[in-house]
Amino acid sequence: MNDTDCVEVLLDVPLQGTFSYRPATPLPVGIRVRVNFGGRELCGVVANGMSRPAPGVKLKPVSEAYAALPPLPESLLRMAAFAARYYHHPAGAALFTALPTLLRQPRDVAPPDRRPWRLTEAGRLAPPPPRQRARLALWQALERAAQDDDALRAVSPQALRVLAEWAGQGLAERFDPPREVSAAGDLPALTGEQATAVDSVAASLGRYQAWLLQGVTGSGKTEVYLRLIARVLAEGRQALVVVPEISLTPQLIERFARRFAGARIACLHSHLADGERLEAWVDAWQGRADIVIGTRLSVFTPLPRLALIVVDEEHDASLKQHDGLRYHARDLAVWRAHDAEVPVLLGSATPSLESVANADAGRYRRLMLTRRAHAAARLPAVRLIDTRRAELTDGLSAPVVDALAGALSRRELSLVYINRRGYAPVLACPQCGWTSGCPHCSAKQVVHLQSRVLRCHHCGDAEPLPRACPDCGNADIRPLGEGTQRLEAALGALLPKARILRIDRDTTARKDAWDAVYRRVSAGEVDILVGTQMLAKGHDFGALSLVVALGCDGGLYSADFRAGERLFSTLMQVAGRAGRAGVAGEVLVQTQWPDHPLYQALARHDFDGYAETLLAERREAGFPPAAHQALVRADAPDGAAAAAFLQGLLASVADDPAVRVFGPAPALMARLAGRERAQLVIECAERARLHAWLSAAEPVLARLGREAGRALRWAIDVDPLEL
Ligand SMILES: Nc1ncnc2c1ncn2[C@@H]1O[C@H](COP(=O)(O)OP(=O)(O)OP(=O)(O)O)[C@@H](O)[C@H]1O
Ligand SMILES: [Zn+2]
Repeated sequence: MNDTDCVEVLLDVPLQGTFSYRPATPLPVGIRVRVNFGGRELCGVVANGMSRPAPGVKLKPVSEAYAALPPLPESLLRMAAFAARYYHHPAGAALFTALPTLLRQPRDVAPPDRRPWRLTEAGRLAPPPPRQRARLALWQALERAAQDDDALRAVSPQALRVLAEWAGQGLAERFDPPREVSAAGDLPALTGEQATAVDSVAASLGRYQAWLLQGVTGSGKTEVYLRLIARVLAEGRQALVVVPEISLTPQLIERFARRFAGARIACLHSHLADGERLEAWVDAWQGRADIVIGTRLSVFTPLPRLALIVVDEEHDASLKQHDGLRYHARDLAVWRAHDAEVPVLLGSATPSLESVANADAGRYRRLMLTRRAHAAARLPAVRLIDTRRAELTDGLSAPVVDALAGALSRRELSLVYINRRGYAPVLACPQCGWTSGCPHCSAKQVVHLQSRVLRCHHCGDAEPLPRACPDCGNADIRPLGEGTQRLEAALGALLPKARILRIDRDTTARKDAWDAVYRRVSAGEVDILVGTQMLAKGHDFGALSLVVALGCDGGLYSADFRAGERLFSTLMQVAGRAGRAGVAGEVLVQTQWPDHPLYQALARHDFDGYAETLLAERREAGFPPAAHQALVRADAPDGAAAAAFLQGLLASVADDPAVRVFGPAPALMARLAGRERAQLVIECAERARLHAWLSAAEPVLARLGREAGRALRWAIDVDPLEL
């Protein structure tokens, strides 16, 4: 090797491009290295082959090349490079987002090797002499059958040292035992629609095709995934299943594990310990895992034998990352499927308007499940309760209380949905008009009665519940409106016999909380579930017959143009929890606007009709998916600084008549955790021109950002979901 050769290294730094270093020996693409950058030792990844630096340039050496794991696969580097380009994020930072935490750090790591040991041919022919009793016992154990570390340590405490020695001499080795992967249990006979869906997607295995599986709640979408994955596993290939919520993974994993006895399922989400996550990731990468199930970050998991990608609940906003690399796991899944030449199946009862538009345009192919899978199950009847005419007790109307009492007397499970946790959304003084505003955010502090605090749900700041109005001293201050805690208390008072279980972020913070919920529900220990939209997501509570939705009207007239879409989809999903098994279901919605088209469509279970209405509105207004959108966000303690920064950007980027730029204007949440937030909204009918504008903006942003100093933070958000 010529000592003037160099490699390009990707680093986890907020700077564009790669950095050149001089390696001691030639290095393969994808290998992790340690390098010195600005006086710090950082982990880097070699981005491309050896090249020649410009003459006269002095390069730092690569400090160390890590060898405990093979180089990262090129498919992963390609995907990270695409994400960096598409989301206008530094390439190194994008790649490091895709890696498990332990692989981002400057040290050589590999997960423990848990594969079993066996004797090689040579090993079988070379039994240790009888006087080496421990060695002979080990040899005999392995002669009988392959063994894992624990079993061998039980034979001799020295086992692993001896085996390492034998491995060095070619007498023993670790190996991947062959797996018998077969679908187990009694499989339900597929409905005609399910069978069509399975056959259609199966026919596309081996090439790229995006499928939108639009199936009403309880129509058996998961069964479709399972049948397809069975085919993939039968061919010795791998499947990736992306779900929006950690709370959904245990239920799903259990269902998959029951179906595919013998298959290795790797589970990936952000609640795993670093070591666990590395192990699952490497298992998938090394082809040892057959199925990967995980939240959005799992979309990056390397899979050498990938044959199918499933994105469940593809409409869910938590598939999009809201900081750093602001990627959407669904969109990256589609890109990845294309790159790997495999089909991708996007499933939802209420697809995003983006996916509906893609299906309408023929980019995705649509599969419909219009009926519930259980022969006896029907979609629930929806009743709209006009709260302008009803008297409310703690936010509950008489028909709602009656319906809950009826379900209770029939021993049926009910669900009460309200999308606010805490006791009441605000504390107010009726005398002087004071309300519990958060000092750091443009939001109210929420009353939490049990912990006796006012807490901001945006910045987390809390203070003790005041006994009197801080402004006028009035002792008669009141919680206004209802949250889950208040409903729990009110229902307890109205229906003293009911066993009530509250489910919100406060009650499910513990890791095993969802397990307990399912245990109690299936043991028949719960009559009424009270909770937030957590309850809406894909859960199957079996015998649930009544769903009540409260406090939804805010979504009808919000400044966020997606609020209506989100409300409609949440209500369809919550309503879909009812009547899934044999019991007939009913849904009661309390509203001041019973004639609103959204509620009318809900009552008809008419997703397609209302989606068409919303799409027409978006076309009219030029909003996504009818146009492409990006934000440049800036925040600083001082609002004027954030606005001036964005103004500076506008002044330096050339106008494109096809690109509309709005702002600088305050974000919907104008103040968060003591920082003022401003943004530019950039819209264009052509994606390429939007990206050209952003590409031109990037270097300007980098320069202005340096000039503005540390107090100012900025970010580009492509296809933003929050304004
Ligand atoms: N072909 C079938 N015959 C009988 N029962 C079925 C069939 N397919 C699925 N089921 C059952 O129907 C119920 C709903 O199925 P599943 O959970 O797959 O629906 P889903 O479409 O994913 O629902 P959601 O979108 O509401 O979460 C489950 O209990 C499942 O076991
Ligand atoms: Zn706050």
